Amino acid sequence: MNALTIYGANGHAKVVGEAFLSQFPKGKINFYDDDTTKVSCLEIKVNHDTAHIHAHENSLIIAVGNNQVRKSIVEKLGGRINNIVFIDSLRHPAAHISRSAQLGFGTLIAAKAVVNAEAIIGQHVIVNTASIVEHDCKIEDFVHIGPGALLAGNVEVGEGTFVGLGAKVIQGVKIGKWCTIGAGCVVLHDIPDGATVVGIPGKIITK
Ligand SMILES: CC(=O)SCCNC(=O)CCNC(=O)[C@H](O)C(C)(C)COP(=O)(O)OP(=O)(O)OC[C@H]1O[C@@H](n2cnc3c(N)ncnc32)[C@H](O)[C@@H]1OP(=O)(O)O
Repeated sequence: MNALTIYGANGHAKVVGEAFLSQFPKGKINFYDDDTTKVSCLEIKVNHDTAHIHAHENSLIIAVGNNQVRKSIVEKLGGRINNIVFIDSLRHPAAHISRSAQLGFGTLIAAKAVVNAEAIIGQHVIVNTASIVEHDCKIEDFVHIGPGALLAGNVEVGEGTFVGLGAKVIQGVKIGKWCTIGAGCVVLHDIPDGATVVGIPGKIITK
Protein backbone atom coordinates (compact mmCIF):
# COMPACT_ATOMS: atom_id res chain seq x y z
CA MET A 1 0.00 0.00 0.00
CA ASN A 2 1.50 3.32 -0.97
CA ALA A 3 -1.30 5.74 -0.11
CA LEU A 4 -3.68 6.25 2.79
CA THR A 5 -6.67 8.55 3.16
CA ILE A 6 -7.06 9.77 6.73
CA TYR A 7 -10.35 11.31 7.90
CA GLY A 8 -9.34 13.59 10.77
CA ALA A 9 -6.51 16.07 11.19
CA ASN A 10 -6.13 16.47 14.95
CA GLY A 11 -3.72 14.84 17.40
CA HIS A 12 -4.82 11.27 16.83
CA ALA A 13 -4.53 11.76 13.06
CA LYS A 14 -0.85 12.61 13.54
CA VAL A 15 -0.32 9.31 15.37
CA VAL A 16 -2.17 7.42 12.62
CA GLY A 17 -0.20 9.22 9.90
CA GLU A 18 3.13 8.46 11.51
CA ALA A 19 2.18 4.81 12.05
CA PHE A 20 1.54 4.59 8.30
CA LEU A 21 4.77 6.40 7.39
CA SER A 22 6.77 4.16 9.73
CA GLN A 23 5.59 1.23 7.67
CA PHE A 24 5.67 2.96 4.27
CA PRO A 25 8.24 5.78 4.48
CA LYS A 26 7.53 6.91 0.91
CA GLY A 27 3.77 6.55 1.28
CA LYS A 28 1.34 9.36 0.42
CA ILE A 29 -1.30 10.60 2.85
CA ASN A 30 -4.49 12.48 1.94
CA PHE A 31 -5.94 14.16 5.02
CA TYR A 32 -9.60 15.20 5.21
CA ASP A 33 -11.33 17.11 7.98
CA ASP A 34 -14.68 18.93 8.20
CA ASP A 35 -13.04 21.68 10.25
CA THR A 36 -11.88 24.28 7.73
CA THR A 37 -9.52 25.83 10.29
CA LYS A 38 -7.35 22.71 10.03
CA VAL A 39 -4.97 23.75 7.29
CA SER A 40 -2.29 21.10 7.62
CA CYS A 41 -1.43 17.96 9.52
CA LEU A 42 2.11 16.55 9.64
CA GLU A 43 2.91 19.41 7.24
CA ILE A 44 0.53 17.92 4.68
CA LYS A 45 -2.34 20.03 3.31
CA VAL A 46 -5.76 19.08 4.68
CA ASN A 47 -8.74 18.71 2.30
CA HIS A 48 -12.13 19.83 3.56
CA ASP A 49 -14.45 18.56 0.87
CA THR A 50 -15.44 15.52 2.89
CA ALA A 51 -18.65 15.21 0.87
CA HIS A 52 -16.43 14.10 -2.03
CA ILE A 53 -13.84 12.15 -0.10
CA HIS A 54 -12.32 9.59 -2.38
CA ALA A 55 -10.41 6.49 -1.56
CA HIS A 56 -10.90 4.34 -4.63
CA GLU A 57 -7.24 3.53 -4.94
CA ASN A 58 -6.31 4.19 -1.35
CA SER A 59 -7.46 2.77 1.87
CA LEU A 60 -9.34 4.92 4.35
CA ILE A 61 -9.05 5.17 8.11
CA ILE A 62 -11.07 7.35 10.46
CA ALA A 63 -8.50 8.99 12.73
CA VAL A 64 -10.72 10.54 15.39
CA GLY A 65 -10.13 9.59 19.03
CA ASN A 66 -13.72 10.20 20.18
CA ASN A 67 -15.56 6.91 19.77
CA GLN A 68 -19.01 8.38 19.13
CA VAL A 69 -17.69 10.82 16.52
CA ARG A 70 -15.69 8.07 14.83
CA LYS A 71 -18.81 5.92 14.62
CA SER A 72 -20.93 8.75 13.23
CA ILE A 73 -18.35 9.41 10.48
CA VAL A 74 -18.27 5.73 9.54
CA GLU A 75 -22.08 5.68 9.37
CA LYS A 76 -22.14 8.86 7.29
CA LEU A 77 -19.61 7.51 4.80
CA GLY A 78 -21.03 4.00 4.71
CA GLY A 79 -24.47 5.26 3.88
CA ARG A 80 -23.34 7.51 1.06
CA ILE A 81 -20.33 6.11 -0.71
CA ASN A 82 -19.96 2.66 -2.16
CA ASN A 83 -16.39 2.85 -3.38
CA ILE A 84 -14.83 3.69 -0.04
CA VAL A 85 -12.46 0.99 1.07
CA PHE A 86 -11.50 1.00 4.71
CA ILE A 87 -8.01 -0.16 5.50
CA ASP A 88 -7.91 -3.78 6.72
CA SER A 89 -6.09 -2.54 9.79
CA LEU A 90 -3.13 -0.26 10.39
CA ARG A 91 -0.36 -1.79 12.46
CA HIS A 92 2.61 0.24 13.61
CA PRO A 93 5.72 -1.81 12.84
CA ALA A 94 6.69 -1.58 16.53
CA ALA A 95 3.43 -3.22 17.66
CA HIS A 96 3.28 -6.91 18.47
CA ILE A 97 0.22 -8.71 17.17
CA SER A 98 -0.22 -12.42 17.73
CA ARG A 99 -0.61 -14.50 14.60
CA SER A 100 -3.80 -15.91 16.11
CA ALA A 101 -5.37 -12.52 16.93
CA GLN A 102 -8.13 -11.11 14.69
CA LEU A 103 -8.36 -7.44 13.79
CA GLY A 104 -11.39 -5.75 12.23
CA PHE A 105 -11.07 -3.23 9.42
CA GLY A 106 -10.34 0.41 10.14
CA THR A 107 -8.55 -0.54 13.38
CA LEU A 108 -5.24 1.00 14.52
CA ILE A 109 -2.67 -0.88 16.57
CA ALA A 110 -0.25 1.85 17.69
CA ALA A 111 3.46 1.69 18.51
CA LYS A 112 4.52 -0.67 21.34
CA ALA A 113 0.99 -2.02 21.73
CA VAL A 114 0.61 -5.77 22.21
CA VAL A 115 -2.34 -7.86 21.08
CA ASN A 116 -1.90 -11.39 22.34
CA ALA A 117 -3.08 -14.82 21.31
CA GLU A 118 -6.64 -15.27 20.06
CA ALA A 119 -7.70 -11.78 21.01
CA ILE A 120 -10.53 -10.55 18.78
CA ILE A 121 -10.57 -6.83 18.02
CA GLY A 122 -13.54 -5.28 16.21
CA GLN A 123 -13.82 -2.56 13.56
CA HIS A 124 -12.58 1.01 13.89
CA VAL A 125 -10.94 0.26 17.23
CA ILE A 126 -7.95 2.18 18.60
CA VAL A 127 -5.41 0.11 20.52
CA ASN A 128 -3.28 3.05 21.50
CA THR A 129 0.40 3.44 22.30
CA ALA A 130 1.94 0.82 24.64
CA SER A 131 -1.40 -0.67 25.63
CA ILE A 132 -1.76 -4.43 26.12
CA VAL A 133 -4.71 -6.55 25.07
CA GLU A 134 -4.04 -9.99 26.50
CA HIS A 135 -4.98 -13.42 25.20
CA ASP A 136 -8.62 -14.19 24.43
CA CYS A 137 -9.88 -10.65 24.99
CA LYS A 138 -12.92 -9.58 22.93
CA ILE A 139 -13.01 -5.92 21.98
CA GLU A 140 -16.10 -4.68 20.14
CA ASP A 141 -16.31 -2.01 17.43
CA PHE A 142 -15.43 1.66 18.10
CA VAL A 143 -13.59 0.96 21.36
CA HIS A 144 -10.54 3.05 22.30
CA ILE A 145 -7.97 1.39 24.55
CA GLY A 146 -5.97 4.40 25.77
CA PRO A 147 -2.19 4.70 25.97
CA GLY A 148 -0.65 2.32 28.50
CA ALA A 149 -3.92 0.62 29.42
CA LEU A 150 -3.66 -3.07 30.31
CA LEU A 151 -6.37 -5.67 29.74
CA ALA A 152 -5.68 -9.08 31.27
CA GLY A 153 -6.76 -12.33 29.63
CA ASN A 154 -10.40 -12.95 28.66
CA VAL A 155 -11.55 -9.37 29.23
CA GLU A 156 -14.54 -8.24 27.15
CA VAL A 157 -15.09 -4.60 26.21
CA GLY A 158 -18.41 -3.50 24.69
CA GLU A 159 -18.94 -1.22 21.69
CA GLY A 160 -17.80 2.38 22.00
CA THR A 161 -16.15 2.07 25.40
CA PHE A 162 -13.14 4.24 26.23
CA VAL A 163 -10.50 2.72 28.51
CA GLY A 164 -8.43 5.63 29.84
CA LEU A 165 -4.72 6.17 30.04
CA GLY A 166 -2.97 3.51 32.14
CA ALA A 167 -6.15 1.81 33.34
CA LYS A 168 -5.93 -1.86 34.29
CA VAL A 169 -8.63 -4.50 33.96
CA ILE A 170 -8.21 -7.87 35.66
CA GLN A 171 -8.82 -11.15 33.89
CA GLY A 172 -12.30 -12.17 32.83
CA VAL A 173 -14.02 -8.83 33.52
CA LYS A 174 -16.84 -7.79 31.16
CA ILE A 175 -17.13 -4.06 30.50
CA GLY A 176 -20.38 -2.91 28.85
CA LYS A 177 -21.01 -0.67 25.85
CA TRP A 178 -20.23 3.06 25.78
CA CYS A 179 -18.53 3.06 29.18
CA THR A 180 -15.72 5.38 30.27
CA ILE A 181 -12.94 3.91 32.37
CA GLY A 182 -10.98 6.75 34.00
CA ALA A 183 -7.25 7.20 33.69
CA GLY A 184 -5.36 4.95 36.11
CA CYS A 185 -8.48 3.04 37.16
CA VAL A 186 -8.21 -0.60 38.27
CA VAL A 187 -11.32 -2.51 37.24
CA LEU A 188 -12.01 -5.61 39.33
CA HIS A 189 -15.68 -6.30 38.54
CA ASP A 190 -18.04 -6.33 35.55
CA ILE A 191 -19.27 -2.87 34.48
CA PRO A 192 -22.79 -2.19 33.11
CA ASP A 193 -23.43 -0.33 29.84
CA GLY A 194 -22.85 3.43 29.90
CA ALA A 195 -21.07 3.59 33.27
CA THR A 196 -18.16 5.88 34.13
CA VAL A 197 -15.72 4.20 36.49
CA VAL A 198 -12.76 5.78 38.31
CA GLY A 199 -10.29 4.98 41.06
CA ILE A 200 -8.54 2.03 42.65
CA PRO A 201 -10.46 -0.17 42.97
CA GLY A 202 -12.75 1.15 40.24
CA LYS A 203 -16.09 2.58 41.43
CA ILE A 204 -19.00 3.64 39.24
CA ILE A 205 -19.56 7.42 39.47
CA THR A 206 -22.24 7.78 36.78
CA LYS A 207 -24.47 5.57 34.67
C1 LIG B 1 -3.48 10.04 23.24
C2 LIG B 1 -4.46 10.55 24.29
O1 LIG B 1 -4.31 11.60 24.83
S1 LIG B 1 -5.80 9.54 24.63
C3 LIG B 1 -6.65 10.33 25.98
C4 LIG B 1 -6.15 9.87 27.33
N1 LIG B 1 -6.94 10.53 28.36
C5 LIG B 1 -7.48 9.90 29.40
O2 LIG B 1 -7.29 8.71 29.58
C6 LIG B 1 -8.38 10.71 30.28
C7 LIG B 1 -9.51 9.87 30.91
N2 LIG B 1 -10.46 10.70 31.54
C8 LIG B 1 -10.64 10.74 32.90
O3 LIG B 1 -9.98 10.02 33.66
C9 LIG B 1 -11.72 11.70 33.37
O4 LIG B 1 -11.30 12.28 34.58
C10 LIG B 1 -13.12 11.03 33.48
C11 LIG B 1 -13.64 10.87 32.03
C12 LIG B 1 -13.06 9.67 34.13
C13 LIG B 1 -14.08 11.86 34.30
O5 LIG B 1 -14.22 13.11 33.73
P1 LIG B 1 -15.46 14.04 34.18
O6 LIG B 1 -16.74 13.36 33.81
O7 LIG B 1 -15.19 15.38 33.60
O8 LIG B 1 -15.43 13.99 35.75
P2 LIG B 1 -14.85 15.07 36.80
O9 LIG B 1 -13.52 15.57 36.37
O10 LIG B 1 -15.96 16.03 37.06
O11 LIG B 1 -14.62 14.16 38.08
C14 LIG B 1 -15.68 13.59 38.80
C15 LIG B 1 -15.10 12.97 40.06
O12 LIG B 1 -14.29 11.84 39.71
C16 LIG B 1 -12.93 12.03 40.11
N3 LIG B 1 -12.09 11.54 39.03
C17 LIG B 1 -12.14 11.92 37.73
N4 LIG B 1 -11.26 11.22 37.00
C18 LIG B 1 -10.63 10.40 37.86
C19 LIG B 1 -9.62 9.43 37.68
N5 LIG B 1 -9.11 9.17 36.46
N6 LIG B 1 -9.22 8.72 38.77
C20 LIG B 1 -9.75 8.97 39.99
N7 LIG B 1 -10.72 9.90 40.22
C21 LIG B 1 -11.16 10.59 39.16
C22 LIG B 1 -12.78 13.54 40.32
O13 LIG B 1 -11.75 13.80 41.22
C23 LIG B 1 -14.15 13.90 40.82
O14 LIG B 1 -14.24 13.55 42.16
P3 LIG B 1 -15.06 14.48 43.22
O15 LIG B 1 -16.48 14.48 42.73
O16 LIG B 1 -14.86 13.77 44.51
O17 LIG B 1 -14.42 15.83 43.12
